[in-house]
Amino acid sequence: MQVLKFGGTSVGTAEAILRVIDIVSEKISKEPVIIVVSAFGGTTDALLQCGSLAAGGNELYKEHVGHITTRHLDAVRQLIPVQQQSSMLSAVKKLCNEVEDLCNGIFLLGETTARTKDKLVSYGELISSLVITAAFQAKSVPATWWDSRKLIRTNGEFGNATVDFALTNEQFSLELQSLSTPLVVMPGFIASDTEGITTTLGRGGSDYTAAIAAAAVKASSLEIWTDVSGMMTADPRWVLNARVIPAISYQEAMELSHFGAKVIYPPTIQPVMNLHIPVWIKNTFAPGDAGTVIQNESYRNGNPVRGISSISNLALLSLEGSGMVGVPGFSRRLFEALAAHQINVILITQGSSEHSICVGVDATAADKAKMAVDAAFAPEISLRKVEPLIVEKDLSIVALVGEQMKSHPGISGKMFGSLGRNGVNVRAIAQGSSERNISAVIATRDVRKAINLLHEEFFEKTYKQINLFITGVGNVGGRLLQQLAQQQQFLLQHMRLQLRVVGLANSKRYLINEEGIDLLSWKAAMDHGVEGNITSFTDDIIQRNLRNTVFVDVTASEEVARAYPKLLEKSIAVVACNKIACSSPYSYYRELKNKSHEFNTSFLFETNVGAGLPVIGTLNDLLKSGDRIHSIEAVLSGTLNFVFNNYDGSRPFAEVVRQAQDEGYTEPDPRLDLSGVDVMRKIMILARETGEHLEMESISNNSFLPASCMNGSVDDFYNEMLKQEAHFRSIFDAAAANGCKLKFVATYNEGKASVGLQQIAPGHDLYHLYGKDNIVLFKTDRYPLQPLVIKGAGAGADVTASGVFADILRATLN
Ligand SMILES: NC(=O)C1=CN([C@@H]2O[C@H](COP(=O)(O)OP(=O)(O)OC[C@H]3O[C@@H](n4cnc5c(N)ncnc54)[C@H](OP(=O)(O)O)[C@@H]3O)[C@@H](O)[C@H]2O)C=CC1
Ligand SMILES: N[C@@H](CC=O)C(=O)O
Repeated sequence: MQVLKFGGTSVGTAEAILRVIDIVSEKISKEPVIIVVSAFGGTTDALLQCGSLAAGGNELYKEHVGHITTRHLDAVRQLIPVQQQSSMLSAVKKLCNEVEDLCNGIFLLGETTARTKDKLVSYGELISSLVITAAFQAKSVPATWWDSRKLIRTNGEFGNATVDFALTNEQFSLELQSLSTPLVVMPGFIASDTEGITTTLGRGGSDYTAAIAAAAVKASSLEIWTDVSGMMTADPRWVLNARVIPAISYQEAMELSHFGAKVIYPPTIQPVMNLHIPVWIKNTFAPGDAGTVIQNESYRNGNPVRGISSISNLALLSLEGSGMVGVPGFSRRLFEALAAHQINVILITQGSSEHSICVGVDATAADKAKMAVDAAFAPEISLRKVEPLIVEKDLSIVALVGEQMKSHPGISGKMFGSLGRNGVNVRAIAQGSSERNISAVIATRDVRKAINLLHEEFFEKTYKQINLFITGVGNVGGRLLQQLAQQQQFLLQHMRLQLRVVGLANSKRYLINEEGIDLLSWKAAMDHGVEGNITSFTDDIIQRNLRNTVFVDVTASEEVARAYPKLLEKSIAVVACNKIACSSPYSYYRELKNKSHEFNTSFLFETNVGAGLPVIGTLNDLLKSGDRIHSIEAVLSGTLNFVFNNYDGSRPFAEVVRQAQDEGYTEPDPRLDLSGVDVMRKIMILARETGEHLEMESISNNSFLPASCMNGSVDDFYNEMLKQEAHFRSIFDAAAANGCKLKFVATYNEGKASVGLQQIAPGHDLYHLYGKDNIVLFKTDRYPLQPLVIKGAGAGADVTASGVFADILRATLN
């Protein structure tokens, strides 16, 4: 014999019931079947509402009873041919009249009891099971209706009665003896106590009814037919890539259902588990789907984690105090105080110091718990041996479930590492010695992020999703977006990275799309972005709380550089080609570095020196491996190198500078390049990376630019350079007369840095440096005579964007 249970949505309409008839008809051709049905979807709530309206003296309950009646009569009319309808129509009408009578009674009394409520809601399953039995019979499927109230015997705890299995099993055996049809239909959820008074088995209790029946008749299997295709690896409303678990053990299923996986009512497993009856979760609306089988063994598929679940609305209660250490009985008194007020403890942790004990309870019980515990420990609290109970709310539990976790080291390491890297603060941890469940208590606002992270870590070997927020979509930012668009598929296939640009901002507006902005049409989409500034953009980023988030600064804005701390504090990685942060006062540079360590996230700015050249990375590799820097000599301005490589007096100096700007080598404000400030910033950043506390004021700048060029606007700057052409020409001629080239050189030696224009003679390391190239020469303990040389294009949108891209990838691998 098989037992099948159909839930409220599976029997919610006449059409759905016809589908149930098809499914069951096929089954009974093979073996006899008991089906357990819920009330038509929504009926239980509707009945409860009638009761509370009536209890509140509101006559609207009559109208609601009317709707319930009409719905069921309509179902009879749709499912049963006209000539056979009358007896079922009058049976339904009679039961609905009883509902109304009951509500009339409640209305007169002005109150409901748990017992009356059980009676009231029982009509949902009673009517549905009778209508469905008649529907089978109308389709010529012989079916017997069994009254669950006569079969399932419970105590008198209305609303959540406890089953007397011995008596129940006996009743089933008796009933089976006289069974003459291949099909039995039973109402779920309802039962009765020893005096025959109607009781219920708790919300969701129809699953339980089916399990009780399956155990009583020793069914070959129990099938729970619902509106999803099985138990999922995580809640699909939160995790897009959640998938059906093909097979799961009883223990794992109990853990997952306890932790909020709504597919199965938690107590359902118990009756069938001892008899090793397999339980299938199947989808009434997609009967061809394989579903999930819940069975005795935990199957091995190489993944020790079977699913991820969560419980929301948790409060953490901490009892702390020096007076607790080594004194037996504190835990007992705590739990007794909670139990005396019917407060269910969901999670317990206690540090081995015994200085505190911490329990998780439903947040709705937190205030009651505080009063109870503070009262229980009043003597110790008054003596300051114990602190008043500390209550923290807005918390949730996320849990990994899997029987094989116990034999796999490193699962919790991976779990907490992944949460930590993403700024999810773990408030408490619990892992039973069965190691079937690892639970972490976190802020409720982090749950979606945490579940997605854990799902990615344990189930999505296919890819890791990276959420990018890019500020600055000009010369370099625009090119970065092109490169990202071009590489997206490659990264997915070869690095299993799904790089999604989720946010874009310029100085006036920003655009956010959590599904990922289309990188081929971002410009048009930006026009429809919201008006905002860096504060609103970064607030929005933080509020969204997405996992694996990288903020990319491709502006030259101080305001944007000031936003990094609040992002790093949320463990959001920062990648910047904007040099302002690292060349601000040393204290700010240090603060950012410290925050990146403290919050375990990346702060990367390789492109601050040498654009796409690996300058900072190389320097750090040398230092980390124990080398010591003696000196740095470098040409660090792509713009100035380009200008002096292309200026020979045949066209105005200003025109060559303009060309450098047009080709994208200069800063947004080219005066920073021509004045040498950009180079000062770069050599200072390199010196700081070696550990030197250098400030801009202590760098000497032998500038070649007449001071008058720095007055006024950028247009004024170009005009003034035209006027100063003779000055530039004379510098060039002097160098040429010596057979030298002009190079704007930065040096760092013995803690001192300087920048300035120099005549470089043939044979010098810096002489053969063409186009917009940069060169950096490191002399170190290991490179004392011949320096380590890094050379190549040091400016331009393409190379800079690729350097930023590389930093983004580094940040994602953190
Ligand atoms: N060019 C190169 O070779 C290299 C450049 N860099 C650095 O790259 C950075 C970008 O340079 P580049 O692309 O040429 O600059 P652009 O002027 O072309 O683009 C700057 C972008 O930043 C945006 N922006 C400016 N202020 C803000 C703000 N407060 N909030 C949000 N967005 C803002 C601008 O928006 P809007 O249009 O609205 O003003 C624009 O989209 C600079 O810091 C530069 O030092 C680093 C290494 C090499
Ligand atoms: N404007 C800069 C670009 C890179 O930082 C330069 O010219 O070097």
